[in-house]
Amino acid sequence: MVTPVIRTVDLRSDTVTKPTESMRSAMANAEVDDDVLGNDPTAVILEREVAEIAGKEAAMFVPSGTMGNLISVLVHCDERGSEVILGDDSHIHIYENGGVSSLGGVHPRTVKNEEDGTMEISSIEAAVRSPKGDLHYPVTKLICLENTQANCGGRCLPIEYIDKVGELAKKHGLKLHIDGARLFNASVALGVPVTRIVQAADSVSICLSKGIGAPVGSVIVGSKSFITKARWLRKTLGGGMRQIGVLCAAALVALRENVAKLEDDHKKAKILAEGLNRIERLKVDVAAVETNIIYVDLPKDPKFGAEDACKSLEVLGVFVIPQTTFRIRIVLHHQISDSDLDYVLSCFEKLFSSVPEEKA
Ligand SMILES: Cc1ncc(COP(=O)(O)O)c(C=O)c1O
Ligand SMILES: C[C@@H](O)[C@H](N)C(=O)O
Repeated sequence: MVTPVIRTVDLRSDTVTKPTESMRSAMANAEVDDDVLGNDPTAVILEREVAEIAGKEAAMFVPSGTMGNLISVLVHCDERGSEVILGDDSHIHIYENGGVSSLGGVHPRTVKNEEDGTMEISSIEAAVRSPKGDLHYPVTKLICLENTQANCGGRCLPIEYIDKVGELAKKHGLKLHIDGARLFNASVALGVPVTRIVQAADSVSICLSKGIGAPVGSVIVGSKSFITKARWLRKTLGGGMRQIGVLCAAALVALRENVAKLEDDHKKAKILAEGLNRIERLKVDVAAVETNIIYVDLPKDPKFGAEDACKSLEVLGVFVIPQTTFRIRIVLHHQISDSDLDYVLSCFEKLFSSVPEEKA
């Protein structure tokens, strides 16, 4: 008999949140204008607010974090044969369809991401091409960091580390971009203002549609000259949109109402991680849960791996995604309640508290 689904708990990502009533009201009443022919008034307010939050001269709304990263890399790597140094487990390298290469002609030079989300600084420096310009080599233009580092489990990069990478970039005449899809999570978890975290960066892409729960969009920040070039590239990529105030109005609500909720997301992640780790057949590195992402390591049973477990959890109404063959990713967000946590734990206990019956 199939267990009836008692509730639905969506932990696939922090991108799954639905607009709140206050967001929908703001969207309905947003003041708008054509942002290609001029400036949408609500977009101007949002861009000014995010530029101030990041301590940068200017900002620009983009439809997605993927486009924000792509535009930023392309602005910095504006010569044919440019090379970008980035993490081998970074979102730009793993999940953005190789856009920096396929659309931008930029060559990626990966450096190993350590478990804590950083890349060894000595390895970054070793990856910088000689400025003497050997005929064989591309020209290094940019270093990209990611904070928090999603594929390392939402780990926060320490400020001192980011500053050191910034010094390295300057030493070699390079630019520094930070993929800040979950920058607000890092700021809350570290207890450090966003301005201080990104102080060394020449550009940052900040997602509004992740932990702070806006329905759509990101904002890139940098110098006025950077944003001028970025605005041109956004149009080239088809990202110039018209009355975007409808989206920016929801993003402003997210900024003003939801950053404060991130600390609770992190607390829930810790509680859930501890509960899952108490289930004998599961393993969670609880200390590594710094923000809203949890990795659950399953028994290495070829008959019941992460894909199978996700399917079984889905039948119970719990939605998570496989990270690797025997690892599940869980992402907390502000629309997960305490009772949802209890239900999720009970579902994992149902699946893993005893050795699974031999499949027929
Ligand atoms: C670290 C990171 N960077 C960038 C992105 C891309 O954002 P978007 O999905 O809005 O393109 C994501 C995920 O969505 C992400 O997790
Ligand atoms: C999967 C990835 O692209 C997305 N950024 C997420 O973390 O859900």
